[in-house]
Formats: sequence, structure tokens, C-alpha cells
Amino acid sequence: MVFMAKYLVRAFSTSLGRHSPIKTVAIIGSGLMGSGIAQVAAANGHTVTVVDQTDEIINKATAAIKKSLGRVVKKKFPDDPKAQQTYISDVMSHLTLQTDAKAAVKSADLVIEAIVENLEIKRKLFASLDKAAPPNTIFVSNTSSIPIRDIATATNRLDRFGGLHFFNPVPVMKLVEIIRLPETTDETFTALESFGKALGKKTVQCKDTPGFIVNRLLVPYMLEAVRLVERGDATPQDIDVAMKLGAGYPMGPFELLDYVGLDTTKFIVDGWHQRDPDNPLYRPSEILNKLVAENKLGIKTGQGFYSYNNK
Ligand SMILES: CCCCCCCCCCCCC[C@H](O)CC(=O)SCCNC(=O)CCNC(=O)[C@H](O)C(C)(C)COP(=O)(O)OP(=O)(O)OC[C@H]1O[C@@H](n2cnc3c(N)ncnc32)[C@H](O)[C@@H]1OP(=O)(O)O
Ligand SMILES: NC(=O)c1ccc[n+]([C@@H]2O[C@H](COP(=O)([O-])OP(=O)(O)OC[C@H]3O[C@@H](n4cnc5c(N)ncnc54)[C@H](O)[C@@H]3O)[C@@H](O)[C@H]2O)c1
Repeated sequence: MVFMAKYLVRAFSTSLGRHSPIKTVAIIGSGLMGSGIAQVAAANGHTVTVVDQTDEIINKATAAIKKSLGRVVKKKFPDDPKAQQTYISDVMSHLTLQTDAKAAVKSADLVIEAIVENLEIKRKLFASLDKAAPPNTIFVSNTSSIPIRDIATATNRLDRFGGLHFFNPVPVMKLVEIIRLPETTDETFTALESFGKALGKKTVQCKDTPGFIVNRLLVPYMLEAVRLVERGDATPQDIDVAMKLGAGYPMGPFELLDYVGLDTTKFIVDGWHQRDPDNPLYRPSEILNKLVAENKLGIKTGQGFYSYNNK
């Protein structure tokens, strides 16, 4: 009986995914998140165009996607280099990377924004995409920390606007949060839900509340970790060991900050401080500001709280 129920749930979710109305996807931003989302969307049969600012950035993103696919195929087709190569070529054939955002959105069912965590830059982008995309195209932001409404009001399509919050690394992390505005229609929400499922993710729904679900709980934890170091109570190394071995986290908070990117982290904290200036938890961090000023942004630049130059 339990087996039958599980079978039916699985069959239903798979069929939801297969009937996703979203086939063609434009992703703006090809960094950590944009490239990961693009990879997973292409691997699940979507036609994907990824946009970034320069050819140099696009080339880096292409290399990152191929590297990540290399890890996927080793698991999927162990000891079969031909099948590995065929899979990578097939996924790459669903992907185009380029620099023209307006052209990319012209035939897109869904536009996913994954650019720098800055409200004004996101609003400017969406205002221009709103004019270029067909009226039925759904827009979402992958923002970690900015209210979706603040971004969405740059457009005239609040009914076809939402948040799709993916987690890093996208090919591995199983969750997508779907953020719904009061204006987001049921049709838009259902399309986003079936898109998430088509990508093999578990979806959860949340209102447009600060941090949504995961970051509402994760950000204060990470902030407290930084405050422990600032007070001289413990080192980043010991805190990381403690949280991995004592709390079972796959990464300690400082390893995770380096993984997320300290530039993105600073944008998140500064934004929350601006929105809630009296909350002492969000006050600027000297340690973080110094690392960012020195371009020590974590794994992406080879140095953050830890050094990655020999890895
Ligand atoms: C005052 C200032 C204070 C600042 C505080 C403010 C804080 C703000 C920070 C909030 C940031 C929010 C960001 C965002 O909005 C939300 C997020 O995304 S939060 C991040 C969520 N992610 C995590 O928590 C990741 C935790 N880590 C892990 O799960 C694992 O460590 C790992 C990353 C999966 C790596 O696992 P390991 O075992 O260590 O390493 P392996 O290399 O062996 O990998 C395991 C397994 O995964 C496969 N894999 C890993 N990476 C990729 C990839 N990019 N592509 C494809 N596959 C990948 C790898 O092949 C392994 O597979 P296996 O061999 O096991 O089958
Ligand atoms: N890093 C994470 O762990 C993580 C997790 C979930 C969500 N997010 C969110 O996803 C978004 C992207 O984060 P990221 O870590 O991928 O950042 P990133 O810095 O790795 O990549 C951002 C990319 O956007 C590009 N870009 C900036 N402005 C652009 C524009 N106007 N047009 C086209 N491309 C532009 C940049 O060139 C860069 O390649 C942010 O909103 C962030 O908060 C990040």
C-alpha cells in the first residue's frame, strides 16, 4: 500500500514535470547561479539561452558548465567515456551563451534573472526586458535577499512575476523556493512549480517575506558565526570544525561564505542593514568589508576566509 502510494506520487510529479508549459528559458547572469541553473534546465530538455556582459565572462561560464557536467557524467555513466561525451554534447546542444539580453527574451517562456545582488541594477534590467519580452513570458528573480515586489514593480507584469530561489551548487542542491506575490496568478505559480519539478527539484512555496524560508534562518546563523570571530571568541577554523562535527552541517559557516562568494554576502548584509538599520545583527562587519575591499571574494578569486590557490 505504502509502495503504491509512493509510486503514484512519483508518477504524478514526473507527469507534472513533463507537462511544464515552460520549454524555452532565458537566464540573465552566467555566474555561479546562472550557469548552474542553465546546466540543470538544459539537462532536462529545455532550450536555454544564457546572457552575460562580455564574451570573456561567457567563455568562463561555458567552461564551468562543462566542468560541472564532467562531474555529473562520472556518476551517471561510470567507465563509459563515450556515453559521457554524448551526454555532455547533448546538454550543450540545448544551450546558447551570448551577450544580447533583449534578443534572448524574445522567444522565452521564462526569464530567470541571476545577476548581481543589487536592487537598482535588477530593476533597470527588468524594466528593459519587460519591453522586449512577449506579454505572456514569466519573469522570476533568483535573488537571495531582496524583496521580490521591489524588483517586480519595475515591470508591468506582476501577475507573471515571482521568485525562483535556487541553491548553490544548483546541480547538487535539491530545493527550489517559489516566491509568490499576491498578484502572481495561479497559472504563473503552477507553471513555476512544474518547471521546478521538471528540473528534478523539490519545490516549497513562500510569501515575499525577508529571506524567504532558508535565508531567514541561515543568514542570522552565519552572522552570529562572524560575530563570534569579531569578538575573538573562536577562530573561523574551529567554528567550521564545530558546526560540521557537532551539528552535522556539510560545510562550516566560513567555508560556506567562501563558497557563496563574499561579494554576494556583503550585498546581502548591506541590503538587510539598510532595510533594518536598528538591528545590531546586520551592522556592517569589518572583517567582511576588508576581505571584499582586497578582492578576496572566496573560492571565485582563490582567497577568502581560506586560501584556494593550491587546490
Ligand atoms: C556580517 C557578515 C556576515 C555575513 C553573513 C551573511 C550570510 C549570508 C549568506 C547567505 C547566502 C545565501 C545564498 C543563497 O541565497 C542560498 C544558498 O544557496 S545557501 C548555500 C546552500 N548550499 C550549501 O549549503 C552547500 C553545503 N555544502 C554541500 O552540500 C557540500 O559541501 C557540496 C558543495 C555538495 C560538496 O560536497 P563535498 O562532499 O564536500 O565535495 P565533493 O566534491 O565530493 O562533492 C559531493 C558530490 O557533489 C557533486 N558536486 C559537487 N559540486 C558539483 C557541481 N558544481 N556540479 C556537479 N556536481 C557537483 C560531486 O561530484 C560529488 O558527487 P559524488 O561523487 O558524491 O556522487
Ligand atoms: N552565490 C550563491 O550561493 C547564491 C545562491 C542563491 C541565490 N543567489 C543569488 O543569485 C544571484 C546571482 O548570484 P551569483 O552568486 O551567481 O553571482 P555571480 O557574481 O557569480 O554572477 C553574477 C553574474 O551576473 C552578471 N551580470 C551583472 N549584471 C548583469 C547585467 N546587467 N546583465 C547581464 N549579466 C549581468 C555578472 O557579470 C556575473 O557573471 C544574486 O541575486 C544572488 O543573491 C546566489
